[in-house]
Amino acid sequence: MTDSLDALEATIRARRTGDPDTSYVARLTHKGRAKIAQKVGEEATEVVIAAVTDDKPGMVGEAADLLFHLCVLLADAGLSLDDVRAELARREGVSGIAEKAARPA
Ligand SMILES: N=c1c2ncn([C@@H]3O[C@H](COP(=O)(O)OP(=O)(O)OP(=O)(O)O)[C@@H](O)[C@H]3O)c2ncn1[C@@H]1O[C@H](COP(=O)(O)O)[C@@H](O)[C@H]1O
Repeated sequence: MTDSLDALEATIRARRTGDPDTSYVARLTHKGRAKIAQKVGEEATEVVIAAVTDDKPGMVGEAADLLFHLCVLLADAGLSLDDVRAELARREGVSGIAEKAARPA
């Protein structure tokens, strides 16, 4: 089943090499990895600001911006949402508390 993130990922892959005059994905990709990563950081900060001010509609909008820019960054690195899903599946059932306690000193 294709969800909205899968559809977004497919669109981003298709637009990466598009026309920077008409495609934001192409324009941002053209600016390079560092600029894409900077946008992810900015959008994450905006999620944090919305969260601490309890701006729920803002959180939804900023979270969408963050996920979108994260997908652009993953695509630029040749990574996919399935790579992230696989890592989350690997962690499934492993408590974060137990995992941290088992880390080498
Ligand atoms: N989901 C999004 C999406 N979310 C946010 N944005 C854009 O992300 C940009 C973020 O705005 P900012 O002001 O933070 O960034 P900026 O204008 O680059 O400013 P600077 O940081 O460079 O100064 C805006 O232009 C938003 O419109 C998105 N642009 C595209 N998509 C999806 O990607 C698809 C392909 O888009 P295009 O590549 O533009 O065809 C679209 O159909 C959508 O599904």
